Amino acid sequence: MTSTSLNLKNVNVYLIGMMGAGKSTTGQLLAQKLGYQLFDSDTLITQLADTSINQIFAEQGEDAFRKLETQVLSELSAYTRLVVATGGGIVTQPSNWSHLQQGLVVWLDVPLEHLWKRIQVDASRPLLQTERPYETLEQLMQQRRHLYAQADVHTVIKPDWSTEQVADQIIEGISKVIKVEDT
Ligand SMILES: Nc1ncnc2c1ncn2[C@@H]1O[C@H](COP(=O)(O)OP(=O)(O)O)[C@@H](O)[C@H]1O
Ligand SMILES: O=C(O)C1=C[C@@H](OP(=O)(O)O)[C@@H](O)[C@H](O)C1
Repeated sequence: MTSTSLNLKNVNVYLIGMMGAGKSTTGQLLAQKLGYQLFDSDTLITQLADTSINQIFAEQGEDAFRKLETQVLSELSAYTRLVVATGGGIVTQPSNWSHLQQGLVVWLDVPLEHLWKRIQVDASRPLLQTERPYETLEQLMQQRRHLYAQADVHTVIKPDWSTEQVADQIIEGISKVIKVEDT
């Protein structure tokens, strides 16, 4: 399926969801399928700050990170035809929603156990540097679920789905929302 058959009207697609949900990985393929460009907000933040996400959290704290995240999102929202793989916490800042809602927001909803398996492969995420990282992940998910639920499209991801299947499910979800808007 291409952008012409989807008639996305050039709006940006914002992928939201917990860390490890596959926003960056799926975003790449989704962008290709839509004929869009992919941007990863974490990558842009590291370029802007000229240091790693972990260093920003360690040296400047989470608040400073959130300000950079909002700045990057605000700059991206001036463009069109982007898939934006956001950071898991972007939904926590109410002011970010004014940018997100200019586009289509897609929630990649991955069950906790499955998220945990993926995250353990790369244990570097700063918010999980706690004594009980699984419990921290669970708490973050509980705190954020109602925020992710504000998305236009909710894609519940089965553990055995390939990136291709996830991207196709997102496109199917978007096509339903667009049809509803057109009627
Ligand atoms: N559909 C998938 N099937 C299996 N592994 C996946 C899938 N999507 C992402 N992953 C893996 O999960 C991890 C987290 O993915 P990533 O795209 O970095 O998540 P996010 O950007 O949401 O934090 C990576 O190791 C990635 O290879
Ligand atoms: O959930 C969060 O608050 C965060 C998620 C991370 O992005 P990913 O969702 O891409 O891992 C990154 O922005 C930072 O570590 C904070």
